Amino acid sequence: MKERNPWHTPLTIFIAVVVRFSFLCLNEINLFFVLFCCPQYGIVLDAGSSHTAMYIYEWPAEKDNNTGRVEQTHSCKVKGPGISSYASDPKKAGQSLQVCMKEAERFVPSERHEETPLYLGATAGMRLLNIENSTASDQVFQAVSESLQKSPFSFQGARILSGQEEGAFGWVTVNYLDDRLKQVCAVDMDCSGVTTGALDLGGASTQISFVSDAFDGSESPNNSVNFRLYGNDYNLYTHSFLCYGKDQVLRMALAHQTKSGPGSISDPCFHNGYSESKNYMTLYNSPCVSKRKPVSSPADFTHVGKGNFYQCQELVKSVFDFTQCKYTQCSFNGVYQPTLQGPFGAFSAYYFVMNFLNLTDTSVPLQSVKEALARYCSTPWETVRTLPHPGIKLKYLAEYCFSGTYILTLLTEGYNFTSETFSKIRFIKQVSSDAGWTLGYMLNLTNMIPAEAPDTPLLPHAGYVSHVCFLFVFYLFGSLASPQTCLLLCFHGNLVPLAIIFHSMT
Ligand SMILES: O=c1[nH]cnc2c1ncn2[C@@H]1O[C@H](COP(=O)(O)OP(=O)(O)O)[C@@H](O)[C@H]1O
Ligand SMILES: [Ca+2]
Repeated sequence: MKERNPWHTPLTIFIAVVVRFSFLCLNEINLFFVLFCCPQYGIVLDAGSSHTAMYIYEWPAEKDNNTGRVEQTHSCKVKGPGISSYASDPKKAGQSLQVCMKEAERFVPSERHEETPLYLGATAGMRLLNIENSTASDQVFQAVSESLQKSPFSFQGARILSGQEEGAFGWVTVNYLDDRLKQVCAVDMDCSGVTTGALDLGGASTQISFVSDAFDGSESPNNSVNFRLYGNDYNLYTHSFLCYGKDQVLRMALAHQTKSGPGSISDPCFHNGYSESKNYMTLYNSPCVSKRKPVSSPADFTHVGKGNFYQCQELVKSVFDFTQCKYTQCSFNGVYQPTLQGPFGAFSAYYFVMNFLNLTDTSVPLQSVKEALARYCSTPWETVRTLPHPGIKLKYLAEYCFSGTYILTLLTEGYNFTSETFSKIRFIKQVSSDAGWTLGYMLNLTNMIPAEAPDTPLLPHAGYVSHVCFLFVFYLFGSLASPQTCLLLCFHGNLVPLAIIFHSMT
């Protein structure tokens, strides 16, 4: 006769079942917390040529694959100019970040500070400073790094992004926000049609990035970036034009008008009645124009506006070189560009300017957009200046005619958008998070976008609740039925040590 197992008593079975339920509960509570509580954070500082902005991102702390949605929860604009403007006093560049960093300490829960990665990426302003004076650029980085190391976050370094990275991460952001990346693509199917191109206009550089059927990277490998995201391969065309941000193009346009060193210029890109004294040294103090400085000129010149869009357009065209192209086709300055494809999201200064001018509706024909801008440019400065524009700096106000003209000229003459393709552009500021390279940069550095599509989708809330209820009932009835079923259920769970306790019962 089989000897009775001494562990096989109602009390031990009861204890085992209770212990099993406790572990099950802990497991489920853990899953619950992972899904709905205790999010993770990441901080990115965008050190642009005109200013620095800090973005805080938040996402659910998910266990196995990083598929949780990343959202921007807070942003902070650093007071003062971009870090490249502190070349003569680098310490101040570090100090300038402190107010926003203190703000970050309040927005990220203190228990998460230590594990929150903090990145600083600098763009074209620092690229230009690095060309002009690499020692000064190093000193600025030293100062900002020292300042950020003092924060309680996990500082991961400050560096200059290449133009290619800036363009590519802007594209990742736009497509992540549009939810374009997770679309399932059959084997051998071309997924390029389903992504959105990215147009980023900064103060010192501008980027264009898109996926095109006509582009395989062979004609111009420098413009090619390959991604594998969620199981899809993307061959991205991207180019960054240094000096073609709107502030540097304004310098180039002024340099064009002042090349003979006159005491006064009559500028079609500024409103009639506008008149300001400007300094030659300040104007030519940038590698984008420094070589063109007139040999003899007075210290200052008077910048007078005459408000003529069509003449302004001609002036702006003079900053582009359309004479050389060694490829099958080019945008400008001899840079290869494949045929435009797909919808485009235009952000940063594209949005600020077109939004101010009330020209973000691209279903309006391009010709009408130009006519509206021509009317705006011919408005006298006195009228523009005195109209109520709450919170808009006078400097921006004076420049919107120029900036709008530059945007339309860059898009149509530079990138070859036609009346038809212009309607495929969306001017965007935000789609739950700000459009810009920062989100894409952080997604990449935290490995948040897997190369392969996740096997199982994240349980939605309703799915999670029904999962817990089902398991509870299943375990309860199963365990009551027999100790053997209870053992099986232990193996089904992930608690092997508990299964060992049951071993002696069988
Ligand atoms: O409210 C606004 N109106 C017009 N332009 C703006 C406004 N806010 C920012 N900008 C412009 O957007 C551009 C942002 O460029 P950023 O500082 O990112 O330079 P980068 O990307 O070339 O390094 C600058 O030209 C800045 O003047
Ligand atoms: Ca920028």
